Amino acid sequence: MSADDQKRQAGEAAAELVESGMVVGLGTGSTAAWFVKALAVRKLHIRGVPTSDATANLARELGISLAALDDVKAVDLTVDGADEIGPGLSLIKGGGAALLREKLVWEASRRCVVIADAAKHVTVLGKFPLPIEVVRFGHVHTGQRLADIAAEFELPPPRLRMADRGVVVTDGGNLIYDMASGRIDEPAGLAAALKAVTGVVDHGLFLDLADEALLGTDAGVVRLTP
Ligand SMILES: O=C(CO)[C@H](O)[C@H](O)COP(=O)(O)O
Repeated sequence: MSADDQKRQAGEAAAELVESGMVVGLGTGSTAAWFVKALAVRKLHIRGVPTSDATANLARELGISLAALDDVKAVDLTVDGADEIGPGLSLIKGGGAALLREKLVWEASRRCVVIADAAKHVTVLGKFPLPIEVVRFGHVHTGQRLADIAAEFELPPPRLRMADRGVVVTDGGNLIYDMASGRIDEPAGLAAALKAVTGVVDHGLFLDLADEALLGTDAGVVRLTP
């Protein structure tokens, strides 16, 4: 089975968790897109809170009613993908540069379900470079401070994320630095150090946020809890 089939399986299983009347956080990325498509097929009366402009556009095209995060008191259930799922359902997210809106929606949610293909499940976080969202003003200086932190954790300096058409800009108008590490042995310590840097808006370490994971595997969907 291809990784995309596994993503689809996980997305479809997550769509079954949704009930009419819910406010649902809609994640970003290819796995979350499978969830949004499966949710649309169910034609439930829900309101979706999108975590990116791309997801908002997809949901709108599929006829899902949308609400802004500030238009709802709380989100009943958020379903989103991840770049890595590590011990205790610690996550790296932000490969799609949507980590800030994703984290805001996750933190406003009563229940968070992460969906992924089997290869995303790892024993140690860090093979996937950790995305860090920074404000544009003075970002070269912020990048230097990030390099200092990386050195403390014996990691190489983070790199500004570029795409074919130039620097990657998030939906919020910020930039992304990616910290390649190989392994993150102290995710909580690194998360705190990154968050303390002026100019850092947030980072892609999602710790103690996921309530469960639905992994698409060749043997079917496997449910994991912290
Ligand atoms: O965090 C994300 C976007 O910011 C995505 O959920 C993550 O990158 C996984 O993407 P995909 O489902 O396409 O593998």
